[in-house]
Amino acid sequence: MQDIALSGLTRHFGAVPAVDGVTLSVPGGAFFALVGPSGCGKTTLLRLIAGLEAPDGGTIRLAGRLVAGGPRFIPAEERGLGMVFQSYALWPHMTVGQNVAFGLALRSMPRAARAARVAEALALVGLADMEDRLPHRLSGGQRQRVALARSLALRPGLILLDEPLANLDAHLRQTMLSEFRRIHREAGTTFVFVTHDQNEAMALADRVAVMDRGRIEQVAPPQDLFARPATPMVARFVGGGRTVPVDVLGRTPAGCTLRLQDRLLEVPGAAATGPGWLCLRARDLTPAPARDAQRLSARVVDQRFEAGDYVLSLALDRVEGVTLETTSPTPATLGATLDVGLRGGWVLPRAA
Ligand SMILES: Nc1ncnc2c1ncn2[C@@H]1O[C@H](COP(=O)(O)OP(=O)(O)OP(=O)(O)O)[C@@H](O)[C@H]1O
Repeated sequence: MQDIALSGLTRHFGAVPAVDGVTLSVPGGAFFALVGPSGCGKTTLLRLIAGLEAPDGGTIRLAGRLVAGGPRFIPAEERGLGMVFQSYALWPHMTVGQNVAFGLALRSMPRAARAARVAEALALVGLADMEDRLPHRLSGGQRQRVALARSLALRPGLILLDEPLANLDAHLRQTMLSEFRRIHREAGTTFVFVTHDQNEAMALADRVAVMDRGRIEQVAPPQDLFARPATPMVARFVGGGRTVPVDVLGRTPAGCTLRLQDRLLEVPGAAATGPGWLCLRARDLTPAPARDAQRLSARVVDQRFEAGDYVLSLALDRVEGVTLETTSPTPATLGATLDVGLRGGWVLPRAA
């Protein structure tokens, strides 16, 4: 179980700061996800940790050992970590067993010990009976497991995974999510993975770092990213959130009092008096009885049927350019004005 400590880590490509002063610690044994919009720098950050890129500045420590920083640069193969890529990179002419043993062979391990390691790793990923198969006779999910077994066989303290589930269809991906959780638990190794799919990150990881433009916006357990986004970017990126400009009038023990559509609302949050963002997701809103004090007035601009409910797109009255969503068991009339109740949300300060 290796912990990772990054300090002031920077990597430019020409004028582009792909990773821009990242300071981050990942505890040993964590299942840690890096997420963010395309081009935010998550793959570059993973490659820096791996030793496939050298930083321009800052330091990387793995289990306390300085592997990059100043003149020091320990190459990937000497960092004692495993890597799993979305391409799997299996040797087509080698059996499953030989593929898994390949890394061990390089370490010139005695034959019997190597065979035991291969068997152990294949059992861990649920492929104990497939040792003699060739990769082309495996499903995508099974190939993915072989790639993981190849890393696990080395018993590294840290495994880095680049979009590990990206090549699987939706059904298989669902199965592999729970398999990955089980394998992580049983292996007791630190897993750090990059994904563009935030649902995947939330389902797998116990901590998630959200990146934007080379910087870390927030590091938190998935539940906290949802309930208490630290920045407007996180509020918008996670769970299809929307941000509505509001005036924060004051603090209450439960959060903030704010004004929106000439109504006074009380919403959890920690913003000071002044301009604020009200961060909302579909589940924070509900078609409400008209007398509900915590309500907003909105016009139905679109609706779709999804997973047994109607998802309504709502344009808030007197707020330009913000469309919110809520779910309703019954359809609404397009163009109709509705009162929607506020059942949650989070308030952040807004730069004036
Ligand atoms: N080898 C490279 N040469 C030049 N620019 C690069 C290189 N690798 C990455 N970049 C740039 O650095 C920035 C971050 O790229 P990176 O691949 O780390 O982002 P990402 O978050 O993983 O994106 P995606 O989700 O699209 O894979 C981008 O602007 C990208 O164009």
